[in-house]
This record gives sequence, structure tokens and C-alpha cells, in this order.
Amino acid sequence: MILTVTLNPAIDRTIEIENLEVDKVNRTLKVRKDIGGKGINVSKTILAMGGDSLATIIVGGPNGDFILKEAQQMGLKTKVILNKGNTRENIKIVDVVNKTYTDINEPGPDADEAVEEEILSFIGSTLSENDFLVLSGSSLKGLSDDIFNKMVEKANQVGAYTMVDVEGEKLRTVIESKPSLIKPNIHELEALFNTSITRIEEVVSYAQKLIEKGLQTVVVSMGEKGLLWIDENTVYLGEALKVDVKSTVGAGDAIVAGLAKSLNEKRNVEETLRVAISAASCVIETEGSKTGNMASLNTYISKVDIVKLV
Ligand SMILES: Nc1ncnc2c1ncn2[C@@H]1O[C@H](COP(=O)(O)OP(=O)(O)OP(=O)(O)O)[C@@H](O)[C@H]1O
Ligand SMILES: O=P(O)(O)OC[C@@]1(O)O[C@H](CO)[C@@H](O)[C@@H]1O
Repeated sequence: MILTVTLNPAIDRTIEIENLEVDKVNRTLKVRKDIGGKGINVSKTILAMGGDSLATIIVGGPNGDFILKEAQQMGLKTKVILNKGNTRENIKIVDVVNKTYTDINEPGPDADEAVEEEILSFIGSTLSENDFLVLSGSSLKGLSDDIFNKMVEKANQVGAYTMVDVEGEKLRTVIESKPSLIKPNIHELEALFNTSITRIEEVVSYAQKLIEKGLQTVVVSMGEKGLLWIDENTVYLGEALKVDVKSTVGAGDAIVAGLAKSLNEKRNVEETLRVAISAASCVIETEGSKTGNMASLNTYISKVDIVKLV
């Protein structure tokens, strides 16, 4: 089983604009609303690929109701933890002329006192060996600073595989709990080491420092430059496909979805990277954070180039 966790889901409001200008009145071309938050996107993409997962979500208020209704309509399996505060709405501005993608994310509501205990006990009682726990996205105010560590530790206790896609201090902290795999993008890796990275050799060398701390695998996504897989013995580069980018929202989540689904099916690294990159290509060809249309998935899988560097 793949269990995703979204502590801070969102309604993603995607606004298309021609030539976005700050300090001016801008008129929209199109607006759409999707249910989002990184773990929800991972579950949506797994479902679109014909896979199965359980999405654990903390929701509340009218926005929470909207998310539950949409999730049910799309056939997403959910474990719902109710919170009093209204779930957030995030703005995604796509400038269709200049091809820029701007995110404005709300912090989300405060967590009720009971929520942390509820989520930890659910994870503890649900996961067993061979399961996958996928933790991604931001947290809620009111939850412990080391909430992600606590969730990883629950999974470690039963020998489940843990995948984490979080940023900033949360990433720095969660590494101490030794998740099986983390997926920073290159900017998150730079922030982690307080440096700037230009060459692939540097990405590999910083990722190897994390492997030395006890992680099994570090997957670094690098936008149109593709993806690096680094583990104790090997390094693979998966090259991105050239596609018509409609929205990059959820590209990283599609990578995580492809990794989780393929590793859960015990595919090898090369196959896993092919699936992950192909899923991301399908998602970025899709408007907003609508579920990616996976019609091209198999064609893309056969096109992705994987290079074994070590
Ligand atoms: N412009 C692009 N052209 C082709 N592929 C892309 C492009 N941008 C992203 N991708 C694909 O999506 C993957 C993930 O992208 P990226 O590294 O930007 O993730 P991220 O920063 O975690 O994404 P997110 O925007 O979801 O936070 C890349 O590894 C690549 O396969
Ligand atoms: O604020 P967070 O939790 O870091 O990110 C939330 C978010 O930007 O991530 C998804 C795309 O990856 C969107 O659906 C959502 O709005």
C-alpha cells in the first residue's frame, strides 16, 4: 500500500494571464480550481497511472468540503482528519505569453490540538512492512516542528519505505530521522547546503553527503534538465523530455508519484526513473493542477534516456 500524507492541502486557483504586470490591473484569460497540496497531487497522479494509494488529508471549513467532494468524484481514496480552520486556497499565475509560472501559497489554518495525535496514531496503526509512506508539502501551524520525523519514525518502526518531499528547515530536520528517499529539487538542495550548484558533479557530491547520513536514496529534480538518482553505489541521470509546458504545478509531485508507484511494484532504477519522468511530462502538459492526462505515458516511457553515471 502507498499512503500519502498532506498536512496542508489546498484549493489551487490557476489564473491565466497574458503579459502579467506588477503594480497594474491585469485581466484574466481563464481561471480554474483544482484540489491540490503535494500529497494529494501524488495520489491523483498514481490514480491516473492506474495505481492505488490512500491519501491522508487534514481538511476543514468550506474549502475542505470542496476538496472532499472533488476527491470523491475522482475516485481518490482518502483518510480524512477534520480540522476547524478553513483549508487554504493557493494562487497559481500562468503568464501564457512570457511562459512564467508564479505561485502564491497561503500558510493554511492552525491545526487543532487533537490533529497531531490523530495522524500519528493513524500512521502507526495502518502501516506495515512493504508499505510506502509518502510525506510531502508544508505543515500546519500548531503541529510539532519535527512532525515529519515523528511520521518517518512510525514507518521505520514497522520497516515501511519512506519518501519525503519537503523543503527548508523541515527538510533539514527530517533527514535526521533517516527516511528511505528524499526528493529535493536543485534549489532545495542548494538551500540545504547554503551554496549554489551549477554542475551535475556537485549535485552528486552533495547528495552523497546525505547518503552518508543514513539515507538510502536521494533523487534531485532539476526542471528541464531532468532528474538524478543517487544511492550508495550508483548514480543515474534521467533526461527530461521536451514537451509543451502548460503548467509546472505538480511536476515534482508527479516525479514522487512515479517513483512511489514503480518502487512499490519493485521495478529497477532505470524503469522507475523512466516512469517518473514520463508522469511529470504528462502533468506539465496539463493545465493547472488538474489530474495529468496519462494517454502519452507509455510512449514517453519508451522515449526517456537514462544514463548510468556511476
Ligand atoms: N520545462 C520543463 N521541460 C521538461 N520537463 C520538465 C520541465 N520542468 C519540469 N520538468 C520535469 O518535471 C520534473 C520535476 O520538475 P522540477 O525539478 O521543477 O520539480 P519541482 O521543483 O519539485 O516541481 P514543483 O513545481 O512541483 O515544486 C523534472 O525532473 C522534469 O522531468
Ligand atoms: O505550500 P506547499 O505545501 O509547499 O505547496 C503547496 C502546493 O504549491 O504544492 C502543490 C504543487 O506541488 C500545489 O498543488 C500546492 O498549491
